[in-house]
Amino acid sequence: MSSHVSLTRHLIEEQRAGRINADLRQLIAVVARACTSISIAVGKGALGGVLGDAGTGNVQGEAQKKLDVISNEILLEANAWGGHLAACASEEMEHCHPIPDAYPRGNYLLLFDPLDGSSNIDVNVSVGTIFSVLRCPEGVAAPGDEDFLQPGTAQVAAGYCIYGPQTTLVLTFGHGTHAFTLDREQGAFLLTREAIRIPEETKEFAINMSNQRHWEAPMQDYVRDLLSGKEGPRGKDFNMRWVASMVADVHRILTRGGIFIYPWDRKDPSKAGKLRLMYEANPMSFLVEQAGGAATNGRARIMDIAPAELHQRVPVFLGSRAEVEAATRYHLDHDA
Ligand SMILES: O=P(O)(O)OC[C@H]1O[C@](O)(COP(=O)(O)O)[C@@H](O)[C@@H]1O
Ligand SMILES: [Mg+2]
Ligand SMILES: [Mg+2]
Repeated sequence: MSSHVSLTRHLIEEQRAGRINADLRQLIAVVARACTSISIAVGKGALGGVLGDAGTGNVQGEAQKKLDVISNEILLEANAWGGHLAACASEEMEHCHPIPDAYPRGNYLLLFDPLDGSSNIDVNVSVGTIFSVLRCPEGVAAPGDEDFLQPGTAQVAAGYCIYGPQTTLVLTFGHGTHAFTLDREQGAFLLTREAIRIPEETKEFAINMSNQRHWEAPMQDYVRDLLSGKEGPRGKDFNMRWVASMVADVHRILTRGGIFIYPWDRKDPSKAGKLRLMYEANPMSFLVEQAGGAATNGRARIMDIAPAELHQRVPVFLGSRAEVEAATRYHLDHDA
């Protein structure tokens, strides 16, 4: 018998403490079950015939992997019957998907990136599911995309599930960030890290350096100063990591600190950034802030951004508080 508290028990305790209601508890339990199914599908790899391209594209013009499509279907199917949702929205669907009239409908909106880090699927490197929960605005019977356009501060829950050497679900309801590891024999998520704290300072940064020539001036200055190490203005040597799965990079930061950056760049100036605000940046920002870290778009807090579109993109700077503040300062000083 494990001494770890199960996710089920943790959710019941959160409800008893008045921090969540029964609907939100059951919604998260459904999402966790869907993540367990996705973890099984990911784990089958070549044996399950799930690797490779689906041969289709999503609304962002990105080629979909088979597992992007499978994960999206698992999440949709699991949540259709839950009775706690009014609608879902996903990276893989152009518009939101209201719960059909024939099914029980609830008061929450769920957004997800069903499989983050798709480029890593076929090479057996960690990928994950990212999700965000909002309230459906009052009086809305059939939600549309516009009902999802709420700032990150309106999130009632956020989390991700990373499918790596371990499958780990990381969750917040706005009262700290907690991690639950999947016990594969029991099929249950067990609490393995409570009230995670990200170290305030760091010597590790995560960025795709191949884009350097496309960055704006303050980004160039900031990274140049990191790379100049002990002899430079920052006075310390920095190490670098880049998994190219946001879930894996953020998981490392929640484990030992660091800064993750996906800045705006000139490759496609019409795009505000690469990462999506509603189902990547906002949920990760909520988790990171709840662990004592910070998240900005280089200039302002991500969770304060008023979204204009479901698939809106945003530059992302998140992680150890002092380092995110330093990177943000380079941009603000440059603007001034
Ligand atoms: O290949 P790049 O440009 O370094 O991008 C890596 C980034 O793209 C993403 O894979 C985007 O996520 P998707 O796989 O969900 O499209 C992030 O996880 C990651 O941080
Ligand atoms: Mg993603
Ligand atoms: Mg994805």
